[in-house]
Parts: sequence; C-alpha cells; structure tokens
Amino acid sequence: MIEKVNCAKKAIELVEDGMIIGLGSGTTVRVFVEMLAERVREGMDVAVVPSSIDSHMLAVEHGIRVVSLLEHPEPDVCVDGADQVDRDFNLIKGGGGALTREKIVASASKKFYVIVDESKMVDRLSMPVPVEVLEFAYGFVRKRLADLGYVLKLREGKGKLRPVISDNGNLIADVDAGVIESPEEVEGALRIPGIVENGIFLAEMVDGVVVGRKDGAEVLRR
Ligand SMILES: O=C(CO)[C@H](O)[C@H](O)COP(=O)(O)O
Repeated sequence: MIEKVNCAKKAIELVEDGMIIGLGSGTTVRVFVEMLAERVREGMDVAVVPSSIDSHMLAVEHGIRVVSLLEHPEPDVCVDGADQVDRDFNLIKGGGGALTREKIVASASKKFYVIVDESKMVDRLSMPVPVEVLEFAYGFVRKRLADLGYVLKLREGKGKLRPVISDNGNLIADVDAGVIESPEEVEGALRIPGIVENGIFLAEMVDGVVVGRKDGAEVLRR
C-alpha cells in the first residue's frame, strides 16, 4: 500500500492547475484520486475524463469535476494504472475490465503516465491479455485464437456468475499468450473482427512510468 501512496504522490506532481485529466481505473488510480481531491479542496481547478463507471463514481464522490471526451477530446494528461509493464514500457492492462475506454482516453491525451508499484515491473509481459469481445462474435473469436495457438477464457466475476460484462455491454475474456516476446506481434494478432479492444498498450503510447517503491517513487521516461 505504501508503494501506491508514494506512486500517487509523485504522479500528483505531474498535474497542473487548469488541466483536463484522463482518469484510468483501479486501486492505484483510487489513491491518486484521493490525493487529487485534496488538491481540489485546496483550490486547484482541474476536471477529469473518467475511463470507467467506477472512476466516474469515484471522482463524483470525491468532489472532482467530471467532463466528457465529447467536450474535451484531447485531455492534457492521462494517469492510469497497469497490470504489467515490461522493460520497454509495453503494458498489459484490463485487470479491471476497463481496457477499451482506458485505451481510448490514453490515446486521446497529450501525455500518458502509468502509475504502478514496483511489483508490476517485469522483464517480459506474461499474464493473460484481457480482451473485450462482442458476444455475437465470441465463438468465432475463440476459434480464430485457437487456430493461432491461444486459449481464450471468459472472465470469472466476483459476486456474479461469468461472464463479466464491460461498461460497454461486451464480454470480458483473457487470452493466454504465454510469455510475450513481441508485444507488437501479439497486439496485431488480437486485431480480430469482434475483439473490440485488447489490453496490450504498446510502449509508443507511454510518456512515462511512475514506479512506487517502499522508500519513494521515480518517473521513468523512455
Ligand atoms: O487496467 C486496469 C483496469 O482495467 C487497471 O489499471 C489495472 O488493472 C491496474 O489496477 P490496480 O492499480 O488495481 O493494480
């Protein structure tokens, strides 16, 4: 937990008065929101574009002004967590099932900063890649992935039988692609009609990674 607090503290330094902030999702973002709310109470004027219903509610509960991507199609900065970050800054995201809106908000923003504790830093991406799939296409997508040697598994929900449904009304599933030697290749292979989006965020999107450790945090830039 202290790693997340240190990470969020450092990320707050990247925020300036007047900014529109793309807001990711997850527990690290939650800590960031708590600190952002403190700044807002002190008089900082910012607004957020949330990437999930969860983040939207969180911002509202903390008294942070929420705006839409329709009004602000180019947020100044996006701050979001990740499930894994490799040595080149490629990411796997989508542990919370919000990958599609997260990828949209991160892509739309002028800068994209990833906030993680050091346990997320890995040499190579290796966890199953979250995907959002249209229900209509599920059988086809599963077969196409099996032909490529990948196993697709519907996400098990907590407090709900599977499948987990995204904020956009689609299925959330995970693709086991083993240890990923080439994130570009796997990301390309996951571009199958019916997969709305996949959880590989290539390094070219990332401006910096804020890594939280027990004794502080640092911003790593490419
Ligand atoms: O991609 C995400 C949600 O879709 C999250 O950013 C990711 O799962 C990291 O979450 P946490 O900060 O709770 O570890």
